[in-house]
Amino acid sequence: MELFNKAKLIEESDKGRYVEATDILKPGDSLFSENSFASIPLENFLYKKDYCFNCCKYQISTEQQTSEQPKSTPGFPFQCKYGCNMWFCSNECADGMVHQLECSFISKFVELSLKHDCDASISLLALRVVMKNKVASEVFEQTVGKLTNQKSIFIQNNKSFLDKYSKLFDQVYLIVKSENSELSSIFNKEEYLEVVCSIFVNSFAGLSNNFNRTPISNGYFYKAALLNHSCEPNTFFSIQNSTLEMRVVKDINKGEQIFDSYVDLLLPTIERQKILLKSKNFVCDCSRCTDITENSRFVSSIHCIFCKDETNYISPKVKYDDKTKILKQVWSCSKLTCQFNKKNNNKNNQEFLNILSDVAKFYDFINNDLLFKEEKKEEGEEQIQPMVEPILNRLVEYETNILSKLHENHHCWLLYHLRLSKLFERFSAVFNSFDYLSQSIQHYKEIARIVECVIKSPSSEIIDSYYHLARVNEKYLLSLINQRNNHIKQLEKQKQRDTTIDIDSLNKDIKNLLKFINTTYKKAYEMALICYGNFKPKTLLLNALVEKSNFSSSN
Ligand SMILES: C[S@@+](CC[C@H](N)C(=O)[O-])C[C@H]1O[C@@H](n2cnc3c(N)ncnc32)[C@H](O)[C@@H]1O
Repeated sequence: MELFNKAKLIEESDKGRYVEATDILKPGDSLFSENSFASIPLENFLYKKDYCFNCCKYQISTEQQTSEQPKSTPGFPFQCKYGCNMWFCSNECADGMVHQLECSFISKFVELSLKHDCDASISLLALRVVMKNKVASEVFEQTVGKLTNQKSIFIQNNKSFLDKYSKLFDQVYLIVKSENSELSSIFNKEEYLEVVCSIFVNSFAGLSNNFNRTPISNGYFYKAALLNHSCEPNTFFSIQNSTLEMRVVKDINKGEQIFDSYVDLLLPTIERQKILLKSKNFVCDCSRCTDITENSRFVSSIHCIFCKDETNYISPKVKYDDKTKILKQVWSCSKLTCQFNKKNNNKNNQEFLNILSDVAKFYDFINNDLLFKEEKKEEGEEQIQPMVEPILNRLVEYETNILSKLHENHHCWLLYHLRLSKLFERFSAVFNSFDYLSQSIQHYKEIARIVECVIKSPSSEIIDSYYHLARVNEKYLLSLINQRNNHIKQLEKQKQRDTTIDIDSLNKDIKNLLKFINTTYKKAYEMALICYGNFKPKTLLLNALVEKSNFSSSN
């Protein structure tokens, strides 16, 4: 039987395996849908009552999907009766043969993963794959067993990663052997480590269905793992529970290679390359990675320090040194005749080096500053009040001293807008402030602009950024309506009928805003139709929001 509809798997001695279209494919076409060989919730969700430990289904109400503050849910009713304390969505998931085999190892793998700095969800997924291979060896051999595991390359390039899992296995094995010698003969270290490597190279993260894009599960899929990566992908995958669907997002001609993306496409080239090299063992040479402006994205570009012209940027080309196994950046100005390109400025120009060091400091600030940490979410006015002024002052400082020197699409700008959109939204709720809400909207607008510039084809990032932009504008709309209603009440009290101009202009603002909300939800919905198809929760929800805002704007 054919593996794919309208595509075929090709194997060449120099290029390895890849998938090619056998027909014309259009955005929105579903390439395939498949169940995972095995899936597991990510570390943070392992013992949670509302995440099924077997199929990764999670309980989330429609209410929660629209709200940014998840409410508590009752959780799944089935807890493991064999001893591991994990939660399951059904009896079928709780009582499966594979779980019975893995159950007594689970707590040991979790505890020792922590000790050996291993990812508990990878170590448990490997355990599950090994156990499933015992009960479904034929399926294993015909599918995921055929995937590349690249263990020898990991030994060569990233041995410390393999050593951690090797030590973890040794310790679990010793404990198990002392408790029950028969169990220890079920699997061996070689087999376990090969599966760990294969999971590293081939597994796919599933994201939550709400608009926070939280990674929640890790799945091991066969067909999807046959696709190569590009930072200009022509497909998009989404995972619901343990099912993955691969959909076309760009026109694909017959004979063209089909690519998905293994990394966060909002990251600059050097960051994407580092991840691909470390976890997938290759250097990406797609058109985005090899062009210094990243095909006009400018995610790493800084204003040229020599050119008078504001439109010239210094951008990096990422190069891989085969001998040292290190990725480095070589910078040049987009204007060929610029002085920056003539001298040895990459190493010696202090102004340029200071900008690079400021950018590094900014990343550090954004990633580590307590002001942005999630724990601060619950605080009320008294706690936030003293924080507002210093936060704003610091941000103005960063904006003038660092960010103003970078292209408006620079990754630092994106992080800046992401943090500030949420921060101002929180301030606006705590202080009931119109001004903070409108500042928050400006940052959400910039996020949507950058995300659309950087990921040029339909993607969950664009869908979600439009959704958030429309959502905060809905909040603003409510405030405007309240303002108008209060105005009307006051006017009626004072019986002043001649000052209706104010109300007219408010009504006009309300109408325009409604139109904007409607078109923004519509854009998100149209992209969701391509990425998720008709019947996925996100598409259905966006459709409902479009209809609601359409109805309101026509009234
Ligand atoms: C999920 S597999 C993809 C299928 C793989 N080509 C195979 O033969 O099984 C991932 C591996 O494929 C190779 N690969 C994927 N995309 C690549 C690309 N753009 N350039 C070079 N190698 C790539 C890398 O070796 C990577 O570790």
